[in-house]
Amino acid sequence: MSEPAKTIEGWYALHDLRTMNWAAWKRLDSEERSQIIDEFLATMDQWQQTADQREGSHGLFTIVGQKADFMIVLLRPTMDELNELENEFNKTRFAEYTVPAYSYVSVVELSNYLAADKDPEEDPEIQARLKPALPDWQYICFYPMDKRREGSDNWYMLSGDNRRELMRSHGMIGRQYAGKVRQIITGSVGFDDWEWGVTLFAHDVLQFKKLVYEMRFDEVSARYGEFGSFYVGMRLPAEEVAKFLHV
Ligand code: VOV
Repeated sequence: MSEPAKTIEGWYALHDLRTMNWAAWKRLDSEERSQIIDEFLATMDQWQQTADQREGSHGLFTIVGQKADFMIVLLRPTMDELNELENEFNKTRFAEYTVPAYSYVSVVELSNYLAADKDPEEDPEIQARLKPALPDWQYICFYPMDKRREGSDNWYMLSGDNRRELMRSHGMIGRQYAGKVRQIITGSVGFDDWEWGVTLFAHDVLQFKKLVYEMRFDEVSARYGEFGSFYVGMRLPAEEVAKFLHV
């Protein structure tokens, strides 16, 4: 058996993708719509209070294309809190006008492929990566992925040294995108249908394509990467929610 990589985990993540039922939303009178918007903004305000206390992070994004209209990303120290927030949101009147499109449950994960022998509990940089404040960069890209387990292309049968070498090359490509693309890798083995969630942030949406394309030529992705659906979109700050929902 090859030695499993050691992982350390941080905050739990829920990616909640919804489609708007615009027809039903339009049937409301404008006063009712604005009450519902205020109620949703109050919910976002609570999320913000948690973020201000560094006890979680969240983001709201509009999604381009027909897969969804918006995505809520929530990070919390426990999965229980995520479930509570999800249930709370589902009970709001706003949620009645949304249709679930996709969701993803995972936990922020760092592996020891490239790690020095730092104590993760003591290292502020590692702590910040395990409990990340979502960057307020304009664009987001989210997709789930697996490492292949097929015939001779089985990631999980490779030796630790072999995997470490491949991950080094992966990290080198990623590093060239410093300042352009930020990544949050969340592990989801045992939690959801794929093994990882990949959440990327950029100032320029084109950098997602550049990075993901470049990685396709790198062995970790070329030989071992399998990918789910891609969701791309942009930040929807609280100040712009009313405009987004204006009909
Ligand atoms: C934005 C750039 C970027 C950078 C700098 C970067 C670096 C790194 C490092 C240093 C490490 C290993 C240590 C750790 O931190 O865990 C990883 C780990 C990982 N990555 Fe990565 N990755 C990036 C970006 C990046 C992308 C765009 C993807 C998607 C792949 C693609 O083809 O679409 C990805 C995937 C992953 C995964 C699934 C893992 C976990 C693999 C495992 O088997 O455990 N990643 N990654």
